[in-house]
Amino acid sequence: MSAAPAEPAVLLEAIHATRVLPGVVPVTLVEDITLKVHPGEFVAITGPSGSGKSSLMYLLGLLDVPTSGAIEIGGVDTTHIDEDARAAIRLGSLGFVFQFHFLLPEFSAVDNVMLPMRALGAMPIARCRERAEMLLSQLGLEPHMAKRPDQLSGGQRQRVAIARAMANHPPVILADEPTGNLDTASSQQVLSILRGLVDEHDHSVVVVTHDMELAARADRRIHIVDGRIASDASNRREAPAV
Ligand SMILES: Nc1ncnc2c1ncn2[C@@H]1O[C@H](COP(=O)(O)OP(=O)(O)OP(=O)(O)O)[C@@H](O)[C@H]1O
Repeated sequence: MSAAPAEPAVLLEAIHATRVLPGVVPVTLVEDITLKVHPGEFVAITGPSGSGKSSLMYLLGLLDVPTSGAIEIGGVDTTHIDEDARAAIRLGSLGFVFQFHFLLPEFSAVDNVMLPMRALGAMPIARCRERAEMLLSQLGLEPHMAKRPDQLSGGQRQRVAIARAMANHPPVILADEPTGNLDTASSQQVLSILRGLVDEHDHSVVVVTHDMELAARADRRIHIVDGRIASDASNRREAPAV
């Protein structure tokens, strides 16, 4: 007798997650969000402005905590743990790319990419530097490693931010409008790199975007309306049965 196929592993999961900002008039940012991100998935989160996409990203990235429901990373509930424990999970399991790169202005590209590795403290500094240089080279930034962010173009800065997100080889990389601030050519390049993170580098990627081309290149698209999931559908065409 053959066993039932195993459920694919889940890297990141929101379970009925709701976030309400308290106040005289409470504001519901997202409501009853349930989703799973599996290994090797590229998920796009789309929706109108103000629908709650960034709020959801903050919850998935453990930068905010749901008022009810839970966020699990690798099967571990992150909702009822202290901030230090959440920060440790963030550092080891998640990488972040934002619309505005948030690189440290006084640090070179290579020093910026080394930061998460040095914070994790798992490797000697020389190995951190070696890995940072390797990641920057892979992203076509070999000639720019010693430059500070203000000496780089927008697209180059975003590639440094992607290298930094990859630094600790987190299973999941979260990107919030990563092409929002870029010209078409740089957007295309960042889009291809994000796709490559999934296809060639073994990361799962969740990206908030208004960019329909980016959303179309994802494996799956989750559409948010008024803080709730309106649809969650695969972009992949199933192979026809033979
Ligand atoms: N600190 C806050 N106080 C009050 N309302 C807030 C706060 N933060 C977010 N909101 C509201 O919550 C809703 C969701 O915001 P969010 O930034 O998550 O939307 P979004 O889909 O990412 O928008 P955009 O595409 O414009 O970036 C919006 O209506 C926003 O005005």
